[in-house]
Amino acid sequence: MADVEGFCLKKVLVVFESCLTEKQEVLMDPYIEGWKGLVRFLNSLGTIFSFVSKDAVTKIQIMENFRSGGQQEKYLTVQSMVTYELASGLVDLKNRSEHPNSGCRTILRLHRALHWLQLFLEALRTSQEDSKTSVLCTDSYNASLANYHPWIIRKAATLAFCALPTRNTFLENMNLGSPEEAVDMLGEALPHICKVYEITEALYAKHKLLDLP
Ligand SMILES: CCCCCCCC/C=C\CCCCCCCC(=O)N[C@@H](COP(=O)(O)O)[C@H](O)/C=C/CCCCCCCCCCCCC
Repeated sequence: MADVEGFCLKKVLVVFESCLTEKQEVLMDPYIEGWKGLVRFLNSLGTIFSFVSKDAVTKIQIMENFRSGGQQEKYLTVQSMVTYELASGLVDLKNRSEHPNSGCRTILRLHRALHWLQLFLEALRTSQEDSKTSVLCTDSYNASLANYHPWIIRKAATLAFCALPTRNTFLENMNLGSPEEAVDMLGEALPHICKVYEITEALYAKHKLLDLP
């Protein structure tokens, strides 16, 4: 496994806690920041995951551009983005054509990946010491993101998962202390990730945005 010295996953996971406002809205900046931290960790797992991190970086970049562009205040939260893009006709609802990279469809892709992350971290947290990380990752992927990916991506992803280190090495590389301490930290962080996921899911369901092309 590549060197992950200086990297602390706790900081990354805690960022998701700061995504939620008092009104239970999802702030875009910490959401993007959380994904950037996860991609840093992913890059440390080796070049075999480059195709995944490239796609995540492209999506992060799209959202960063919205946050620094002329309509940046409309992208302050996921809620304000949905309201703005729908009211302005900026979302391709049926086919990807005029607005191929809307904020709504880009966040939807990251949102689906957040579901995978949630399942994977929960599996890591609750699994036995001798469980295979590759199996935990494949199962979490098949129960979430894989449903939206074509065969070739599913194949590449499941092949890459075989390169994942053992559960304890993986937990140690998260720099959260011993594997037991890492498991405790996951238990603390996961509810915040779940909450962000649930709020976004309910928002997208309400606006019928869960199948954006
Ligand atoms: C305690 C451990 C922490 C785990 C840290 C995991 C770090 C994960 C970091 C990033 C996750 C990747 C996010 C991937 C976003 C994928 C979005 C997506 O579905 N894109 C596809 C659809 O996009 P459009 O074509 O519609 O624009 C796109 O086709 C995908 C291409 C690349 C392949 C994506 C495979 C996803 C596998 C996710 C598992 C990552 C493996 C991590 C291993 C720990």
